[in-house]
Amino acid sequence: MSAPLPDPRDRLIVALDLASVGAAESVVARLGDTVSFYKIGYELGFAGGLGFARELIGDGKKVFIDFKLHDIGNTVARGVASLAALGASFATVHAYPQTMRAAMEGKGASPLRILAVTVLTSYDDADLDEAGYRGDVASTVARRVALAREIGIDGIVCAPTDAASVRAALGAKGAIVTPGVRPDGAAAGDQKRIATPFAAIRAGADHLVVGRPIVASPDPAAAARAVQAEIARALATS
Ligand SMILES: O=C(O)c1cc(=O)[nH]c(=O)n1[C@@H]1O[C@H](COP(=O)(O)O)[C@@H](O)[C@H]1O
Repeated sequence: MSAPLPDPRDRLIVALDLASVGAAESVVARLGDTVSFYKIGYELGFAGGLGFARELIGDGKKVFIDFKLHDIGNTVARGVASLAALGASFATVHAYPQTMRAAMEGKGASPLRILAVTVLTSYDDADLDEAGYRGDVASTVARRVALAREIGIDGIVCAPTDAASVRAALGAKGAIVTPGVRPDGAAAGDQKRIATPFAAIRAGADHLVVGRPIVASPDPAAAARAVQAEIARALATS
């Protein structure tokens, strides 16, 4: 059976990569009802962001905690249990078998969905080679998705340029979440494997993670609405 389709508004996840809770509160206030799903990673998480996550959840928003866990199984399972108790909707782990198994065990019966990060969107073949991996990006992503599927992971984080092959390998069950999304003309920054919101959805992504093109925009709400309009256009032509 395939996973239920996400609510259209939940397809855009805004990465609150900001240095303080005050800065995050101000962006969230400007985005208002436009955005329903937020991601909190290292920068905000290590600056009081977990308390802010609780507030967002209390206000009816969905929260993705992105700490990309990778440690011994016991530590991962217990960390994930704490994220489940927080009420997070998504959490990331690196796509190593012990780590993925521990995370799936740690979430217990909670609705938290565990996403396995395959190969970071800032990596290309040369970066993997430099880090000592034998395979290129495509073969490493394929291997990790196969392992994740075997373990029964809830979802995959991958580049939008990998989404079509990931969907084919993952099957219909399992969410595909793609960062590395750049509207036409937006600066890539440190991202190497990117696509537009339209292309990412057409390639099979369920959720798009967008940070700087929205939070660093002079008008974050207009930037978010533009991404949502592209998502809607891509869904209408799928
Ligand atoms: O797990 C993630 O969300 C993630 C995985 C990945 O491969 N690449 C990636 O960029 N991300 C996150 O997605 C967000 C992208 O932000 P922008 O590049 O500003 O849109 C950041 O918060 C990253 O931490």
